[in-house]
Amino acid sequence: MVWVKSLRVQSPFRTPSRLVHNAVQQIGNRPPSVFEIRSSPNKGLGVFATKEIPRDGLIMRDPLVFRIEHGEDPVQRYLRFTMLPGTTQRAILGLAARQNAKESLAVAKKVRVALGENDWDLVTKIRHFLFEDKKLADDIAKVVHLEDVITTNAHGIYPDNNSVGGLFLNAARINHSCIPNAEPKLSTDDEDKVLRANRDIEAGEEITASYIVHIQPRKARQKLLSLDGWDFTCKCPACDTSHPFSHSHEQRLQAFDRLCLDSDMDGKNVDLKHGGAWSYAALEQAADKTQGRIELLDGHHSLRNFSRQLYLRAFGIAIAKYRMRRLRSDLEDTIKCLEVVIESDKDWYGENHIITRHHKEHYDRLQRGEMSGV
Ligand SMILES: C[S@@+](CC[C@H](N)C(=O)[O-])C[C@H]1O[C@@H](n2cnc3c(N)ncnc32)[C@H](O)[C@@H]1O
Repeated sequence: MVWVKSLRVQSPFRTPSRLVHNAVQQIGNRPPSVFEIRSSPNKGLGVFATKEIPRDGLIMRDPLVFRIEHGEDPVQRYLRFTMLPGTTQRAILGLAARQNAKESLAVAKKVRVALGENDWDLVTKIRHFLFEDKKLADDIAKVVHLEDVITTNAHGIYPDNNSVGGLFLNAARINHSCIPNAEPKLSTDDEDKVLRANRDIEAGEEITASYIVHIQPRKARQKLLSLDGWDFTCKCPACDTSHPFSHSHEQRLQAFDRLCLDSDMDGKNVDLKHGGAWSYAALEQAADKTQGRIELLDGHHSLRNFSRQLYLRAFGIAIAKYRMRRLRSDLEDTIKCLEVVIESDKDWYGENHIITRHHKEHYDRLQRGEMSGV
């Protein structure tokens, strides 16, 4: 048993009682009130709305059941997994697993090295303690299965930078769409996965989220979904070229891409605060292009969230313009952009986060007509 203790020291649960509590809560929960999990054509299981959910409405608050640590090898991870309650282990192993034989084989090789070739002592201990001395091949298959489940289902944890991600039993059933109707809320004080609607959702509709940065044309998205470990062909309306919606959405994303390539400010390290080497006319042009990009994103519910960075950019450009000419209209633009940025700060980080507070201070100073420190 000594080795188990030392393994715990190497890779402890940060809050074991909470994780166990979460898992028990999850398993013993009443049926969720706004969604159900059922079959989704061509995609295995999926999550469906059982009643209307308004835009911004809460879809789920799903507890973390297993944390994925940085730098942990698959065997260590499996050992930690076996310390979860049996019901949670079974629920996790029942999640969808990757079908990519090549990748599974690569993991199996890694596991074999960890189990067999480097440390015979560890093999013996694992076989006796965890696997009741079954064949090594069985042991490897179990570890590989867990890795496959993790690759297919893990979600990011915000704002935790120490973990790679985590498993959430309900959120794991959410299928991908390049035009998702749900988004994770990032500013949670705890580790629950909180999802909410980014548009009104009707009863019976499938709830989808995006597994990738979907603000790119179809070809680029499909490459990510097929090669980036996801290994599936996306069947969402934006990817299905026979769907009437697919063409207009593709045009929007291509127009966005073109404006990015066109934008004079991109890729150059411009000190916007002081206008850098930019003339007022060049700043005006950059402001127009940024505005064009914002309009393209704000025009679709699934892209709106990406416009935050552009509002920040527009804010920087407006300030640079104001510094040059002190025009009231530029100051008004600055204030308008900052209002949007602060609203999204609250969403992303929360009301009291240092970034939200920092932007609010700027805002108050600008309202008072003070430019120092802005
Ligand atoms: C996190 S799981 C989602 C839940 C899964 N459908 C299930 O049955 O548990 C991810 C897997 O679902 C399938 N999937 C998700 N979104 C899809 C999509 N847009 N098109 C096709 N398959 C999809 C893929 O097999 C993918 O590896």
